[in-house]
Amino acid sequence: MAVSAAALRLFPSATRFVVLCGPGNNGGDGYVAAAALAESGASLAVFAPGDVGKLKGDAARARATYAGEVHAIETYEPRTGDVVIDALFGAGLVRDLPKAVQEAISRVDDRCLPVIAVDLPSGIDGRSGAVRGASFTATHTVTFMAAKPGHLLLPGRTHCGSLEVFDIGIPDRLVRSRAGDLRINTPAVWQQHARGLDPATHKFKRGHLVVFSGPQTSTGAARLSAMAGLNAGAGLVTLASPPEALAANAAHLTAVMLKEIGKAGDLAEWLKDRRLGAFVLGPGFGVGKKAREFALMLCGRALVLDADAVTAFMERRTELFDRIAAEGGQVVMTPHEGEFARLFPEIAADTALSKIEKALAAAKLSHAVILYKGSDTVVAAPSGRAVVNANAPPWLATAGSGDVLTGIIGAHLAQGMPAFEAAAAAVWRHGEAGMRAGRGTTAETLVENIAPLPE
Ligand SMILES: NC(=O)C1=CN([C@@H]2O[C@H](COP(=O)(O)OP(=O)(O)OC[C@H]3O[C@@H](n4cnc5c(N)ncnc54)[C@H](O)[C@@H]3O)[C@@H](O)[C@H]2O)[C@@H](O)CC1
Ligand SMILES: Nc1ncnc2c1ncn2[C@@H]1O[C@H](COP(=O)(O)OP(=O)(O)O)[C@@H](O)[C@H]1O
Ligand SMILES: [K+]
Repeated sequence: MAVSAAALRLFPSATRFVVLCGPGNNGGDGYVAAAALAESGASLAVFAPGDVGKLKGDAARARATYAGEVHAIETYEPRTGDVVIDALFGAGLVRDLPKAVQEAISRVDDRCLPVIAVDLPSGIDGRSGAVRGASFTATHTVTFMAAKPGHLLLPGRTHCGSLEVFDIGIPDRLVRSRAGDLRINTPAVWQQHARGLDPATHKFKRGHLVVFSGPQTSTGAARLSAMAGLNAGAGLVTLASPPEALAANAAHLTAVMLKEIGKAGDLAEWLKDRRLGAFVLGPGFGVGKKAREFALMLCGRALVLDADAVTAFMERRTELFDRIAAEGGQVVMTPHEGEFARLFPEIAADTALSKIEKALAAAKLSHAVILYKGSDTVVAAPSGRAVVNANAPPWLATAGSGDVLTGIIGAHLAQGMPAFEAAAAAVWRHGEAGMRAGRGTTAETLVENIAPLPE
């Protein structure tokens, strides 16, 4: 009923609704939608692959509700004015689409006909978002009870069009038990950790964030993180700079403080100050021994390892992972696809795993919260919790945007948020900042558009 209502609402001037019904319950949904459309008086045709007489159970019962004829899918000739309702395969898809279905998709694509997908565009794997052989690209998708990973993960998301989640009455406790520890990244996931400001607060209570600067010619990335950290709500931010970069940094900083930290010895001394609440290491820092030394010294604190600090452990990851496990700090790592493949090559190469499963495997192995970036960013914790983000506009793909994200995570950690919530909330705020900043955004305008944490 929801599918037929969407079809009539979205395409009131369709000359014909073409319902394509598959061999299982997704096809069953299609027959029910076809019966409803027929009752509404719409012009209609139904096509199916294989032998409709072989339908079983619910799907056979659903077939019986539609009184009209069912034609072989091979005979479907798309016409201008057709609106296709794709009820071929949904949650039960287990291998590449059959040839007759792939050919029908290609005929519909050639005519650029609008498609409404039932549950998932046929061909999209609901668990991973992968395309199995071919897939419809829908204008609108009607799914039931909850969005599935394949609606959010790439490339699935780009095939769904607008997504409608329709409540068909399955009790929430059952939906939740199936979802396990996986959620869409919304404020509900982390809001209880986003406390409002106490009138009696002071800057140290709001958290002191430290960002490490790179050498003289690569200081900008760390400054972006530092500015983002301050705008995101850290009470104080200090840029820790090697001596040769002090002048370059000083020339560009006002509210952010500057401290000379050259060697590991300087850092060890400074770390005695327990008010230093959180640390960001990596943006523009340089890949090498110093990055590893500093990272290992910080594993017991609240720490974001980004960019160069992730790459620096490419061939020595065990040292890092063991230290994180031993020291038990709040550690977040923020790899993009390239960095992820450098640190977790065997996980990245496993094509059977979805992006969510990859992030979870990496979190387990590293004992850190993994924020696996992209337009479908996944945040995963060693405990098995994960969120998929869905509010990031594509113009976040701009140089320095990741450095801004890192700074926001740092601010959350400095304020005492646990690593998983700090990372998830930061990804969400980064997406919101991108929306506020608009299409032409640069990393600088992104920083200016970080809105207060919703309370
Ligand atoms: N409680 C439920 O299970 C509900 C299911 N519903 C619908 O039922 C769908 C799932 O139904 P099914 O589990 O029957 O699965 P599908 O209808 O998605 O697939 C049907 C069957 O096709 C076969 N198949 C899978 N991949 C194939 C391929 N590449 N080539 C040829 N055959 C293939 C499999 O045996 C599979 O069971 C959902 O997507 C949704 O549309 C909804 O009606 C809501 C309630
Ligand atoms: N197409 C996209 N849609 C939405 N967000 C994106 C897209 N591409 C990249 N991003 C986001 O932009 C940021 C880029 O970070 P990163 O790759 O580290 O770049 P940089 O090193 O230049 O800062 C990440 O948060 C990533 O999730
Ligand atoms: K479908």
